[in-house]
Amino acid sequence: MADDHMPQRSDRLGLTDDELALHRTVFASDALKDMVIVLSGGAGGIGRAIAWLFARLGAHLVVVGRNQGKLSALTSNMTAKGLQASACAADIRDADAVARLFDTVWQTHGRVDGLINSAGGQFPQPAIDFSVKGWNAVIDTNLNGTWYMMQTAARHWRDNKQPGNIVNIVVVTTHGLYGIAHSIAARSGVIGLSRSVAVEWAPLNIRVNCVAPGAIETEGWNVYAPEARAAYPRSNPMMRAGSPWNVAEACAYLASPSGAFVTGETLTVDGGGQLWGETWTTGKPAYFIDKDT
Ligand SMILES: CCCCCCCCC/C=C/C(=O)SCCNC(=O)CCNC(=O)[C@H](O)C(C)(C)COP(=O)(O)OP(=O)(O)OC[C@H]1O[C@@H](n2cnc3c(N)ncnc32)[C@H](O)[C@@H]1OP(=O)(O)O
Ligand SMILES: NC(=O)C1=CN([C@@H]2O[C@H](COP(=O)(O)OP(=O)(O)OC[C@H]3O[C@@H](n4cnc5c(N)ncnc54)[C@H](OP(=O)(O)O)[C@@H]3O)[C@@H](O)[C@H]2O)C=CC1
Repeated sequence: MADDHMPQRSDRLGLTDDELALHRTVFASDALKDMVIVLSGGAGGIGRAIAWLFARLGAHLVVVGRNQGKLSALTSNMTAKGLQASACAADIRDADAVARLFDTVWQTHGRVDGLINSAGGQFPQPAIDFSVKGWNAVIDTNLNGTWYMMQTAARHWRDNKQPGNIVNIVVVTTHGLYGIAHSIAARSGVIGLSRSVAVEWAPLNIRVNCVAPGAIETEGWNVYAPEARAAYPRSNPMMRAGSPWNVAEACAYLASPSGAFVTGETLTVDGGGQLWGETWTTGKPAYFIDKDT
């Protein structure tokens, strides 16, 4: 089977629910049977791919985001296909709302087996121009919000003597992504946190990993200028954007028994972008443009 390719379209970004309902997968249809998975950012471009894949593998998906309408539209489409999904609106930056979210899920299902943190984002701006409010908005969303979700999930697993599994979606922090330094700082924090608690929480039978996507075409790209977006597919040696499905299957690998001996790891899904290529979300400064080539 050839690698999948994103259909070339100019009118929209990412994959539709109809496409996600049918997308081929290498995973067995019962790989996540009866697992209850909490998925933040579940109605986003990458989140929806994770939601569909995981539900098609037998899990019940609890999708989380701030916009109830987007969540309900997704879960209606999923349940119409016979899949198990429910929606819970919450702002991950609100620690009390996160606590209520997990209380509700445990009361409803009596268990949670996995947490995928896909909620996140940033705006492109040269770091020298960040306002205090802008900096805090990105750190609060991507570092603090992710941490509230991780810690709350872990406390329930500890208190219920249940094993657990966390996958945090981050960005590539090591090379090649510029104009979003606030997000690189926040995601580096999440990667460090994950490595640290992977050890602290191993005695609780909780695994903690990250997935670092490269350029993955989703509607999240709409916050970037058209010229920046046009360059993203050329930011890696494969010279194309990845699909949300590539990220979803990486998450399935880590969240299912296939990842049973993997913890504290960051799995990079970027077409080799961390080795070759660069992404300037704010446009490449003239200083770096070699006029002789
Ligand atoms: C090798 C690897 C290859 C890798 C190649 C990868 C390429 C792609 C890179 C990554 C892609 C993705 O992640 S795409 C998917 C992610 N999705 C997104 O990023 C979209 C979501 N973004 C957001 O929602 C926002 O940016 C975020 C700040 C995070 C949260 O929003 P909030 O609603 O809390 O915040 P807002 O109220 O909008 O804004 C709060 C303040 O933030 C500042 N602010 C917000 N937007 C701003 C803007 N455009 N320019 C300046 N400042 C801004 C202002 O100070 C705002 O205050 P006021 O002045 O008072 O308003
Ligand atoms: N697409 C790409 O190229 C890349 C993406 N990533 C990262 O992957 C993750 C998913 O990206 P993608 O799906 O493309 O982005 P989207 O913007 O499509 O989805 C992000 C989702 O996060 C939710 N969200 C944002 N803030 C909050 C909050 N405070 N509380 C709860 N939910 C929130 C949003 O839902 P709502 O608005 O309803 O709250 C939205 O559905 C993000 O962390 C992103 O930065 C990393 C590298 C590359």
